Amino acid sequence: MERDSSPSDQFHRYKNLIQNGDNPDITKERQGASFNLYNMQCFVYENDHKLQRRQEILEFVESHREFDDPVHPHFLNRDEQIDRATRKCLAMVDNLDAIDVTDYFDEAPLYQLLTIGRELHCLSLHYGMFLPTIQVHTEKSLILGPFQMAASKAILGTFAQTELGHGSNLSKLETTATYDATTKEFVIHTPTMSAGKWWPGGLGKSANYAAVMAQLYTSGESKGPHLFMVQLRDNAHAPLPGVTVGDIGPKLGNNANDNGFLIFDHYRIPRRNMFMKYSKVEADGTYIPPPHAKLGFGAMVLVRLLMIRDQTCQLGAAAVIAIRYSAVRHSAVRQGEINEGEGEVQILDYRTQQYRLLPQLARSFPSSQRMRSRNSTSKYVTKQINNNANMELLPELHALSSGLKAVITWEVAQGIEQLRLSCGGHGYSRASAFPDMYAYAVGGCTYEGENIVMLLQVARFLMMIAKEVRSGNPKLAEIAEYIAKPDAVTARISSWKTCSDEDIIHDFEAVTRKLIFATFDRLTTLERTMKKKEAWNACSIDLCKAARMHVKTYLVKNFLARVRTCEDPASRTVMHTLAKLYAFDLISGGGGHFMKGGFLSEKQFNEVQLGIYEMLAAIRPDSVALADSWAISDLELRSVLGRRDGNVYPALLEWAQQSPLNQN
Ligand SMILES: CCC/C=C/C(=O)SCCNC(=O)CCNC(=O)[C@H](O)C(C)(C)COP(=O)([O-])OP(=O)([O-])OC[C@H]1O[C@@H](n2cnc3c(N)ncnc32)[C@H](O)[C@@H]1OP(=O)([O-])[O-]
Ligand SMILES: Cc1cc2nc3c(=O)[nH]c(=O)nc-3n(C[C@H](O)[C@H](O)[C@H](O)COP(=O)(O)OP(=O)(O)OC[C@H]3O[C@@H](n4cnc5c(N)ncnc54)[C@H](O)[C@@H]3O)c2cc1C
Repeated sequence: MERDSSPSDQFHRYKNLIQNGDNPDITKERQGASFNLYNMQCFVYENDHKLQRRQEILEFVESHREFDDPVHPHFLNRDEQIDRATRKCLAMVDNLDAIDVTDYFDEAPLYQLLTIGRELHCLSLHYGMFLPTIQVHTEKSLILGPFQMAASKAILGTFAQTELGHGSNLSKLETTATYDATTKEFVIHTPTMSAGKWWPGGLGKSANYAAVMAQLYTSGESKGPHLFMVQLRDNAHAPLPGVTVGDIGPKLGNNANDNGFLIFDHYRIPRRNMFMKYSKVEADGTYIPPPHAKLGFGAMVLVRLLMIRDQTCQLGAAAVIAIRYSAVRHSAVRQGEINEGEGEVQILDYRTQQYRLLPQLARSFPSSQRMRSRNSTSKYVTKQINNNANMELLPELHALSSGLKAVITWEVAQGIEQLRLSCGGHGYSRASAFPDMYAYAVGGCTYEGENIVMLLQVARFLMMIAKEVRSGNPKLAEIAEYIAKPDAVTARISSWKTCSDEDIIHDFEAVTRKLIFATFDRLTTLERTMKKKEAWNACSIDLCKAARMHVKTYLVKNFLARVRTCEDPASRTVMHTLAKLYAFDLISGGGGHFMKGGFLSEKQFNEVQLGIYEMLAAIRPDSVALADSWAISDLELRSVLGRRDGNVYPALLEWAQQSPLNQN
């Protein structure tokens, strides 16, 4: 029997049935917004210049054919993915004039998202950690040479720190760098199997240099982990004698990146290849220690700050996808009708759907905005350290960057998963972009410091503050001043409409303070009968809870403060509700902490819950416009479900057509 038509013909017939122009439901949502979109976008991006730059960069990328994808990247195998990402990467760095390359927080990540997408690639570590390591750790008089070589791609580098046996515990890294004063060289060596470097991005195939973290030995003494610039491959890109290097295989995500392994066999490098800005080994082997023991970890602190912004933008993008899709998707079952007989409803109208979407949208705003000022803090701290070896702010910056990194990457990964679920079956398709987003984001919970390990660093800082406060002679960092305030007995929170920002901040600070001191007291009690480290371990779950709460309080305070700076009244009203939703949702999720000792009464807790439901209803009409306020183009979003015009179904059909299984 003759077939009616090929799958492709049938597909085109369907496609032609679908209207041109934007989906009417999404258009209606936009028309119903209570604020001016442009004003809101200017607030989100701080000024219209940043917004304009986003548009200019988009137009640049769209007008350059070398950034086109002939085949959708989802349908490529790993070799092809790496090939594509490398080709795009080269086109990207050949056109760096399109952006301000010093703008790590906005222009550089946007440019990368537009050109390559949500993937780490062969140059991620080169730009993300190798160049910053050179910048942070090279002596001023020597920086130009390596920096220019790295910046011009004459050398391609990675950051090789983690080993098979140790990642978090840097003091136990096993790779050695032993100084030989007779030849004025360091001998880099992998003494055991577990000392092999494992994970560095771009190491497997691409990099010919690495910043290697190794235990320094000089004059027969161990001096702890230090960084060394090590050439790995020759001009023909073959591994140099004494170096064994390769790819570690496929991972949960980021498969366009060639994460690698690295083994040294008594490999020699010149003395000057040690990064000697802070600590030094003189020609005769004399060791000069750094002004602060942890300055060698500075590049990680910087990258943690960069990650926070990048990850939050992923959550913002995920919220955009899920909200837009929820506006065009209708509930398919009769019992889904809210008012029987009135037909199907947009799934966005279900309160449960709003509860899945809107707290995530709220969560995506504060941390992205806060990071801009953290960037200035990190610049300030670096300047202080460089100019007059002032280390005072270093513990604060370390605690803050570690805490924000841990809390935000976790919330982003959980949030993306929640948003994926909110899109039903289509959320499970790679066409939605959620699987790739999740795989990208959840990696951030592990790399640059495993989250629990990072929270415990914050806890160290908090316990030190608690001790100082108890001693009556506190010297407090700005982020910890609230810990010294007097105790509060009852919560002030009330209806979301009447309670003030001060009431919310008061309650968050009071609860966090209680948690910190309760943990401190438990720790000190345990220390009377246990060794310090055992007591710390026994207390570590509470320590993490206190650290998380401290970071959340910081985020709530800063979200509310940022909203107060919004000059457009209509935008400010909506953002203020979103900030309150963020705070109330945190209270609801952490009810146990808030209600402990009767601080928050049951009546107040009920007001919080009720407030959430009412705020969901209040924000609902603005939700699509709020998603649009992220000003994310379709090229940046890379999601069939989240496309701006809302025409999801023809786009899904079109996307599926590209599956190689449909080619014959
Ligand atoms: C795109 C993907 C790319 C991915 C790349 C990667 O993953 S690359 C690989 C990424 N890998 C990782 O991220 C590995 C994660 N691991 C680490 O960063 C460290 O091993 C550690 C911080 C967990 C512990 O370090 P430790 O055992 O040496 O220290 P300790 O706990 O004994 O504390 C001693 C004191 O030092 C202080 N202090 C510590 N760090 C800093 C700092 N940076 N600044 C300032 N201070 C710092 C700390 O507060 C404490 O002060 P206190 O209380 O005594 O006044
Ligand atoms: C996608 C990706 C890219 C990466 N890129 C790089 C790179 O470019 N360069 C590089 O050097 N590394 C890289 N890494 C490695 C990464 O930095 C490490 O995996 C990370 O630091 C965690 O170390 P680990 O794997 O040894 O975990 P572990 O430290 O073994 O952690 C395992 C578990 O032990 C717990 N734990 C560990 N220590 C403590 C403690 N003191 N107290 C309580 N609990 C503890 C952790 O919480 C965790 O639950 C990458 C990793 C990934 C996933």
